[in-house]
Amino acid sequence: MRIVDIREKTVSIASPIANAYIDFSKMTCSVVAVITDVIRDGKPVIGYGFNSNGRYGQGALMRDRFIDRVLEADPASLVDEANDNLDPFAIWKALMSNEKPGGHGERSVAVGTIDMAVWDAVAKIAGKPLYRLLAERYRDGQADDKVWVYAAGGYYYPGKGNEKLQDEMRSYLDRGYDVVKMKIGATSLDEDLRRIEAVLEVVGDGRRLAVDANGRFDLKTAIAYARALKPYDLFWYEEAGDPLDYALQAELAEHYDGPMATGENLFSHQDARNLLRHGGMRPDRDYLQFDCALSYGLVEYMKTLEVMEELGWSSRRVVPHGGHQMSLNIAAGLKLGGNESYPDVFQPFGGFADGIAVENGFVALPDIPGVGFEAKSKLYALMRELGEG
Ligand SMILES: O=C([O-])CC(=O)C(=O)O
Ligand SMILES: [Mg+2]
Repeated sequence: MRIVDIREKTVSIASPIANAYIDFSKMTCSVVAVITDVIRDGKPVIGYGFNSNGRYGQGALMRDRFIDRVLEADPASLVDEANDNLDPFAIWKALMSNEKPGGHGERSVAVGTIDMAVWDAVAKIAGKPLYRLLAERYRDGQADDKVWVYAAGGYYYPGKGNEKLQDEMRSYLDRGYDVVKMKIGATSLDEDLRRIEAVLEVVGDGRRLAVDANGRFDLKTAIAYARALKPYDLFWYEEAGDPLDYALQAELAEHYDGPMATGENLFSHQDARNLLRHGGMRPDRDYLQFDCALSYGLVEYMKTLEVMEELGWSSRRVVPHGGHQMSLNIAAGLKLGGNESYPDVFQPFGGFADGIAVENGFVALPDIPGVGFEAKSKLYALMRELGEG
């Protein structure tokens, strides 16, 4: 059993949307295919992955060093004999050979994307949905049969007034979501409060609305927003300041009792540990948003979950960033608290399996081997072109 090829391509996920920090007019994403010599249903098993969104494609890093490390490794060293499968931990070790500690960043995205494709292949070789394989191997065998998801959107958009914002949020509720998220921080506080109030008219209750500042604020602005947001009793206040400014996050907690969320721009279990040690995050109410595709993949995510446990955090406090099916599998299989969803943006990567509707804020997963990409036809068409083309 061996990996015979790893292919990658960069695709555009450009759109006119903007958050408080960046616009997405030139946003790209890497897609990866891991081609094996294992035959299932008469065809070689191919695992697929992509790098979530927001950090651009990482094809150059993959081509420069990561792909060859796997292809040049002794194939026998990458096999999990006990399970008669590929060994994602050994493959991860090969990917990370000759990499110094620290230096997290774009490297963690390149590795995370390949790791996603490896796990897709492993679950396909085992003939099971990934969430079931994860629950069987690493938990009590019981995966959650549905996952809580919230609808993320509410971007700044040229010419988009509050009525359009309200229409967007209404359409998420119509599609079965219970909680929605909108961007803040790209305009004045007063203007953002008008936008928030417009959305609250639609969702009815602050507990159904999360806001995301995408790391835009200095401490003074973060606190000014905290004071203004407090009366709304929001679902969460996300990424107020720079993702690595743990002192800011800790100080902000002194000024904001409500739930806060951060972590999408942390890239390793060491980063996560620093956040939990120094960021003043509160295990009884705050949320962690680590995204495996941006942070060295699921092999690393398991270390992050161990760090959380050591520091007194339940895995149910994690609601990953990225709105992808990989995190949905991890949420169901390793018992996280939920997952982000992009019902409309970042297509065809956003959203989950075709034909599985969100109901009362929960979504089920398809019962097919792997991550489930084959059940999302527009995404699979793009992946298949890379893997089989
Ligand atoms: O706008 C983005 O970069 C995405 C983001 O922060 C989120 O989904 O939480
Ligand atoms: Mg965010």
